[in-house]
Amino acid sequence: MKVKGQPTRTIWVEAEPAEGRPGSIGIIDQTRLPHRFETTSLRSLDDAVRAIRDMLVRGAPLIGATAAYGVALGLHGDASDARLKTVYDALFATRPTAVNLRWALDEMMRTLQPLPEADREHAAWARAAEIVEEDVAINRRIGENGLALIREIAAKKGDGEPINILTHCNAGWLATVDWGTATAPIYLAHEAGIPVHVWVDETRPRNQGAALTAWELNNHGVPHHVVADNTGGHLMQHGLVDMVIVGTDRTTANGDVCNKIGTYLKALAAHDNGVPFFVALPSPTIDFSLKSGRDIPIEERGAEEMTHVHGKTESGEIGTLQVTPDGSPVVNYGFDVTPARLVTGLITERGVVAAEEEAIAGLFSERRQDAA
Ligand SMILES: CSC[C@H]1O[C@H](OP(=O)(O)O)[C@H](O)[C@@H]1O
Repeated sequence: MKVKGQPTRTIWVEAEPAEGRPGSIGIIDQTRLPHRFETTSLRSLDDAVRAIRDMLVRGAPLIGATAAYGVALGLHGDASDARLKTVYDALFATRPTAVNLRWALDEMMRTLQPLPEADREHAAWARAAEIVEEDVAINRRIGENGLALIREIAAKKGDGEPINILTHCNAGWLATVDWGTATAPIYLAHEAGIPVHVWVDETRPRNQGAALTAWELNNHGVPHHVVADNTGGHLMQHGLVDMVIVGTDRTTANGDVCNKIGTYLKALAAHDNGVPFFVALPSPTIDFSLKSGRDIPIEERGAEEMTHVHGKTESGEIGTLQVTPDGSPVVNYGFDVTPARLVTGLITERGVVAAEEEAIAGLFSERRQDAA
């Protein structure tokens, strides 16, 4: 999407590899947002591993795209079977929950393993580039399918009334290569002149909502308010939310949705107040090998994300503050699972579908071989 009026993506090729020189991938360093817009270069497997593990890049589709290029970078100088396994294992170990990581790595292995070693590095760069473009196209289609839902609500609300959409964490273009998943319908509605307004859950502890979604919407001119995570239920009780759209890091074959911690609580509040709860779901985020969300590995991240906050001081410096007492232990679960029964619908690139096993399998019948 646009940054200071310029079309921008979260990841791009700076240079393809040449004899004796590795390629280079550019990324936005999302740990510096919202107060600093900084980019950095990935030139090795270790660079890609660090970028995913330390969340310079994050968001399920972008993790997958970065891992795909991480494989390409990792094969420079050695494209042997042993190296392929080393590269796969190093990237797979970065973060456990977003299934796009495994999906992208498996895609790369499917492409590279049958090839002679001499052809693998070039083929890896080509497949990674395809995965990037596929993500952009998928998200654009999710946007179009979600826009139809927003239009339905707009028609019921009457002219000029804002459509209030609550979202959690960042499932925006910063979580993907472009467009985002949950935000794609919002951007398309805004561009179509539909008066949308977004309630942005700050999303403790890393504040991906306050720091990333708000930054995106600011840059795109979309009206929004940042709210504390615990505000959503009150808003829904008072008729101030017309729909919820969130992203997902892994959705299982039965429609259970794993997403950033706190999503489940929003789904409960939406269910209790009759607010439609939609999940924007690109197909690489579907894990057909799992029958239930209970089997999804839930990442636990470090205590520092809970005990400290990062932000801009009065003097404009970027600083860190401790917000918990010395010695108070914390627990930092990164994700939770919303059962399919609380999901109104899944907005995929092939249409909006019920969060039910048969409906999902019917839309993506070619993925049946992945089923458990
Ligand atoms: C479109 S995937 C977005 C998804 O990823 C985020 O997790 P993280 O920032 O930890 O990578 C969050 O769960 C978003 O909903």
